[in-house]
Amino acid sequence: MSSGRVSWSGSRRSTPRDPQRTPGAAPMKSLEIEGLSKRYTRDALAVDDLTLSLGEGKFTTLLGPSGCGKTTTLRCLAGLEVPDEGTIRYGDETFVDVRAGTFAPPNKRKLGMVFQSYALWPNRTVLGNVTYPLRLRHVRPSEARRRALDGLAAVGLDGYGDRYPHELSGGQQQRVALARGLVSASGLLLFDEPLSNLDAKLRLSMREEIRRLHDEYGYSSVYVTHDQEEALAISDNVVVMDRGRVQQAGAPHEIFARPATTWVAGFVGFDNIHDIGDVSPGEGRLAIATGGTVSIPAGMNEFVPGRSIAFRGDEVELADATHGEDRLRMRGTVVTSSYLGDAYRLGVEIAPGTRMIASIRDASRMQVPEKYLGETLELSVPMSSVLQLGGGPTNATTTQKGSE
Ligand SMILES: Nc1ncnc2c1ncn2[C@@H]1O[C@H](COP(=O)(O)OP(=O)(O)OP(=O)(O)O)[C@@H](O)[C@H]1O
Repeated sequence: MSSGRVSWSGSRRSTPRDPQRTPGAAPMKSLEIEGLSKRYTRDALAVDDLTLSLGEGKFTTLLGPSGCGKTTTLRCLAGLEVPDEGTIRYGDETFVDVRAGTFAPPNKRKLGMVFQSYALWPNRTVLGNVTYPLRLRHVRPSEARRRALDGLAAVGLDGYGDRYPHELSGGQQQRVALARGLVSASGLLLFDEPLSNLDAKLRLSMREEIRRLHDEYGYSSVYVTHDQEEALAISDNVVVMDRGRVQQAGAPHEIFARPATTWVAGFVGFDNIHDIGDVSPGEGRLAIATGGTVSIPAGMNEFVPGRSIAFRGDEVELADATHGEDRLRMRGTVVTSSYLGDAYRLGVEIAPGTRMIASIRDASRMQVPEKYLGETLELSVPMSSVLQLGGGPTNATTTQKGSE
């Protein structure tokens, strides 16, 4: 998957703004990235042979841990970095073709960009900030003003045009940056961690707002974040990156429920990932390579020694007589316990060296320090929540149990 071609057609319906009312909106085009590489130092590639096809009008998020190359990819799209290899095309325009020596400077790409730091000019008014990129492109002042006022209205800042950035809250400043991105784009909008400086509540409402505006303007958006929940909530498509390469790309539910590798599974919150040892289907026993065994339904013969099982801690329950047969079961001693409000997150040792994570719902909602600690618990997980994964970060073969 890492260097293969990745393309998609997302599922969310867009309701584009009327182009007559939004002069910034242009016919939609797809963004094609082919073999993109960028090296800052001799020994490490920040972006390593990246190939992506980003569908028209889609909201695509580059998701990955710090240093995986998300921002570098975005900066190459914006023309703020010169790649060492590859091509970037947007519709019939070539932004970059390294071999042909083509490099369109940022102002020729006519895209909007929204940064984490807002990047507002402190000595310009709100209106001045929003019109500035249009003036650089020689848009007539009356037209620039009309588009800026339209953008400010779209982000809920009607009447704020004469204020200066220091007279606004952080959330309002980010809205100005968003309005500027919206009016200066002619179809392609880039976001670099735009919500990182906002508090948790504002982050939630702003991400909904960003998605609404993306739909309303009918743009194609590329969004960078390291926040898994944000990526899943806002996107049509998510590209999971690690060490400059694509690890998996797909719709949010695919990434969440069907991670292709143990690395992606770990990144999207599968807290139990264990290598499989011997399997005895007849006895319904599966050994964990690091020690201990779990029970599986008798006769189940799909599990392969050397691969891994993976499941989320919040899919684990205290075993109950009402539970059916189609479950993975295990028994162990609670060695860690943390209170989470409506659940306890437990570390349960099924053998020395093999610890399972279980988030057990607890209706009492009372914080009892170290509840469950030292107890021996019987736990079970529906087989439909247990994945079998192929192993290393570039091995994308996945065998899945159940029908998530
Ligand atoms: N200007 C630079 N000079 C040298 N190395 C750089 C430069 N910019 C980025 N890098 C390196 O390139 C790699 C990718 O960085 P990049 O900023 O693209 O990652 P990221 O995924 O956006 O990380 P973060 O989420 O922390 O912003 C990192 O190893 C980083 O240290």
